[in-house]
Amino acid sequence: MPPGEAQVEIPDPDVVRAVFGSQEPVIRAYADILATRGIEWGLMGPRETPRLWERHLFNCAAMMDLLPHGATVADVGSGAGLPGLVLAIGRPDLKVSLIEPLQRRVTFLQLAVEELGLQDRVEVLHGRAEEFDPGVGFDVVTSRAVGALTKLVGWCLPLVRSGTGGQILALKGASAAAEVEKADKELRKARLSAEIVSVRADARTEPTTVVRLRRGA
Ligand SMILES: C[S@@+](CC[C@H](N)C(=O)[O-])C[C@H]1O[C@@H](n2cnc3c(N)ncnc32)[C@H](O)[C@@H]1O
Repeated sequence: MPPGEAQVEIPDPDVVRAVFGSQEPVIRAYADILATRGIEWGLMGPRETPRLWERHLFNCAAMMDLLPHGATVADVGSGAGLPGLVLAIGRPDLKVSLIEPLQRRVTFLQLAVEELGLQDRVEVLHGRAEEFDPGVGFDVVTSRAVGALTKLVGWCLPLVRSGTGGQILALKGASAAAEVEKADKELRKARLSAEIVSVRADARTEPTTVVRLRRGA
């Protein structure tokens, strides 16, 4: 399907307003970028646009309430900016670093950050998560559709600041419980406690499941 013919989901405006409040114009601008350049550059399949809001934007926004006020956030394997850009848009109190190893995706993210006017508090880091020296570390490390928990623990944990309060939030959907069980050895070794949380952006949007990992287990 040529990009121009892609059908874009039209979301309920009341829901968009309820979830994103005053940031509604910014999330709508990001949705446009995903549905145009995202498809042209091959970061989004044309089949994704009819479910862009429900499957991607609201799905990622469901994590928003799990993040502490003013947190520093690293989004590992950000791709086209999911969930990192959605969180940055919906929560203007956050400072967000988007970590992505593929150059094409990094360029896409840099353009999007600039066009959305987020450059004061969103940076794009080019590389694999395990290549970065996080310095003091991030309050929260997020990830969606990047790898199984068995691998994510090793990639994300070094990025989380030490001490209490630091956490990893992995958007997992239906596989959450099975993945936690499978990663039991890695979680014990890293002394991480796992909690499975069901969240939704709004009562009118689909629920999704997040695995929350915290130090000190
Ligand atoms: C399936 S895409 C998911 C993108 C986005 N998170 C989403 O939900 O649409 C996986 C992304 O993870 C990135 N990735 C894979 N291994 C990685 C690693 N070790 N560190 C950081 N990013 C990684 C890939 O380049 C790709 O952009």
